[in-house]
Amino acid sequence: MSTRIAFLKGHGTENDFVIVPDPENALVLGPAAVAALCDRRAGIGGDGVLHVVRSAAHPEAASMAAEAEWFMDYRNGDGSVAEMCGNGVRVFAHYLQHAGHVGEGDLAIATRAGVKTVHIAKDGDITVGMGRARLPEGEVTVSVGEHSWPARNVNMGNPHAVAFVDDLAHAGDLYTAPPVGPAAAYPDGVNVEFVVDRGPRHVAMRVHERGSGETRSCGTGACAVAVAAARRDGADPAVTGTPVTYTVDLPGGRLVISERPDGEIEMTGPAVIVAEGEIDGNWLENAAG
Ligand SMILES: N[C@@H](CCC[C@H](N)C(=O)O)C(=O)O
Repeated sequence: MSTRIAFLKGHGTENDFVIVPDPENALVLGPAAVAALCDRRAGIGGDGVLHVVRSAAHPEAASMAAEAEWFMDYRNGDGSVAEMCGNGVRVFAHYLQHAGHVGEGDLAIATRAGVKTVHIAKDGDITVGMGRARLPEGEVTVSVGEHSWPARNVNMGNPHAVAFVDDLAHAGDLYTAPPVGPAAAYPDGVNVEFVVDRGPRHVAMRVHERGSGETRSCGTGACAVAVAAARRDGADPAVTGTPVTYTVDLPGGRLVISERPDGEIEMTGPAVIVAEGEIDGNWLENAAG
């Protein structure tokens, strides 16, 4: 008889994930298996996989085990590994609560971008301490068709290029990754954000994610956008000494991003579990080749 592998499906502002609980890291989840799970026609469907592993059981996270019991082994929908996923951390925390591993309040989650502090509020909203943004020097340019824009290089543990545009429709269908130059600025690829203003400290964005294509939301992308908007608006909290908060609207919902004077960024938004079930182990083995 075929083995059955437990899974859940969840999303954070419609950035959707296949959640695979595997506390002892017993599963072999290679790139082809991840891509098969994320396939929206032949698999379960998702922008990525949240592989839920005890930090102590994963070689990339064992050094964080004393600080954070659980490691978010995040993979993009094409099977590639990414350093960090902001919406993923909220959904991961929500899963831990759903499974009875943690309660409301504070917890720490290990990621490839370090340990993230998370607060699960009574109303279900989840706030993640996303760490500090890095702003590498140098001009970058984003292009789509005949349009091209200067963009801000922002690193939130993973790489982003943030372009302020007149109209989100100018980003086109985003079926393919928009060219970003110079290539040397992003040796490992890049997530690209297109941003318009909606009001004072209120923006809207679309995103093309490395390894997943256009998604309905990107948490690290929203943080990168808030930082880029604050610098553009002359609102650097390190200079003014007061936190700066931006509301970021995405196709899949709203995130609130605050940057404190010490540079620490907090992201608040929802997380939802929509289903749970079992994967046919034979199917996954065959699909993964
Ligand atoms: N959707 C995520 C980001 C996932 C990783 C990204 N595609 C990358 O390759 O860096 C988020 O919510 O931050």
